[in-house]
Amino acid sequence: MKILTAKQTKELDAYTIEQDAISSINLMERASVAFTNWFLRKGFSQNNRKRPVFVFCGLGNNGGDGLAIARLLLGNQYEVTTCVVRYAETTSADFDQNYERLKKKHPIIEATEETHLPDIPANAVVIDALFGSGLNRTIEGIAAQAVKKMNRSGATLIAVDIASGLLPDSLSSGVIVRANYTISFELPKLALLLPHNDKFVGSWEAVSIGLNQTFIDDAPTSNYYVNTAFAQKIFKPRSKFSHKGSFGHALMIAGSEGKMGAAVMAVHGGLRAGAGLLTVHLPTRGYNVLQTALPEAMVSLDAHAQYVSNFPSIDDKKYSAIGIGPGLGKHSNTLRCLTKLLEKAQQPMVIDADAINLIAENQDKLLTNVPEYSIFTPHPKEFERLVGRTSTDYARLRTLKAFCQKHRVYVLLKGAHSALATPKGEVYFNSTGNPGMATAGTGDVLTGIITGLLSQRYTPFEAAALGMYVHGLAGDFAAKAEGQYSLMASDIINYMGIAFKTLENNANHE
Ligand SMILES: NC(=O)C1=CN([C@@H]2O[C@H](COP(=O)(O)OP(=O)(O)OC[C@H]3O[C@@H](n4cnc5c(N)ncnc54)[C@H](OP(=O)(O)O)[C@@H]3O)[C@@H](O)[C@H]2O)[C@@H](O)CC1
Ligand SMILES: [K+]
Repeated sequence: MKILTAKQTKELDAYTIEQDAISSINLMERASVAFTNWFLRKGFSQNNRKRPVFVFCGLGNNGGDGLAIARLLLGNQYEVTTCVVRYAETTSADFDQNYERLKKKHPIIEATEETHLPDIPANAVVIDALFGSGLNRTIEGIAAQAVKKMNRSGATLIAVDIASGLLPDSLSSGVIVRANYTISFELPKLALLLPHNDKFVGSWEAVSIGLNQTFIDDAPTSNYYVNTAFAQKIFKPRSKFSHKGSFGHALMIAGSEGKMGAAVMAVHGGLRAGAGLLTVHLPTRGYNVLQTALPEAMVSLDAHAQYVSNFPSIDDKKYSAIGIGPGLGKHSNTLRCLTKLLEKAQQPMVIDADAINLIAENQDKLLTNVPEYSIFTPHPKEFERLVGRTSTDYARLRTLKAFCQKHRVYVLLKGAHSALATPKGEVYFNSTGNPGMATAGTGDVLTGIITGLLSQRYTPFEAAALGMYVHGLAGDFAAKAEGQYSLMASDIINYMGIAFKTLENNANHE
């Protein structure tokens, strides 16, 4: 799914009106119906009674949506209070039409100063329709006072299209509605996916309003959202004529004294992702634990007991994928080993954890030898070690894209919406996953999954994107069954089968 800019969305809006024989006011009605349907599905009742609804409207089309939504909710027997916040003189044409339609059946509060703003009880549901994608500067005056009043109310806040004050695709400042829910029209907006905006976005959904698909397909963008349909396209169901040789042979180099569990997690992830064969290379002291935990894996033992100091021959292209990093440690001999491996390796590798840290600490020597199209899987701290500190989410995105373009690698930056950047400078945001997954070992599992997929001849992009999606989906299934609180990395592994099965089932239906 594409993520478009506010400017492109405006063009898309106009194109749809022109090409699809729909008037602007009817498109606004479609958007308002889509929002209201979502609202009605949620219900928002308390003790079997509908909660009071307060709608705050601006003067443009976002405000117009608010007025239409107020009318639709009145029709559904909600008790609605509507307030138009008069921060300027001019109004949009579709705002005017919806204003007239609502005014016929319902009093509208006009707020030009703070005392006009209605008091909001804490059990209310507030619909924020002050500003949408047309916001282009900091909110001030009466509109700012309305935002502050909404934020102070303790009520449930729902943003129409986007929280007022939040710019759709650049850094925001000033007062911003702290929405509990955001209902974005048609496509997600970049701002919804960035960690620092979490408190303004809440949980969000994109609802379709039937905007022109041809325009969307042709629109240039470098930002994408990896949803189910996207993962589905990448996923390759197995043929009945396949055998274990068809799914490649992965090599995982991992583990050090005290961190052998990370190797176990990574190997387990790789096997569950369907690697035909998987050899783990680890220090001798990890042998018993690995073979006891995972008899399905083959083991290549290091020359050293406590850390990795060498690696098996990769000359004959025996391994269809190589992953390195989980629990690796940073011993000087491990560094020497990694240096040699990078010199020798001819194929894209999956590089995680201490392998990233070692590369970050020795960039001049190591970075140029990383094979093209390799996949780094850092968490934000590891990424910072690699590229330095950035002050905002937008600056971090720019740095992420530039790093991938410069070094011709993929970077999967882990987080709430993990971001996979490509050598072309594109970013793919993940749709799956939950806060319960921010716990020990989940990253090792992800590295294993991606290595396992890479070994089966998925391209590096496909392996990283599908791996990221499936990892999050398995985590979501685990959280649904067991809750987020005590979720562990091994729960993710346990639900990987179900996660793949959902992709498989859907693929069979197509
Ligand atoms: N996309 C679609 O297909 C559909 C979109 N729809 C809806 O339309 C919404 C976009 O509407 P919109 O373009 O009228 O802009 P909106 O956000 O209402 O702002 C109004 C005006 O306020 C101004 N302004 C800006 N910042 C300001 C500030 N800080 N303080 C004061 N004024 C400020 C600025 O005008 P300016 O003053 O710059 O001339 C701006 O034009 C969109 O979010 C969605 O809800 C659906 O109805 C149908 C399908
Ligand atoms: K809004």
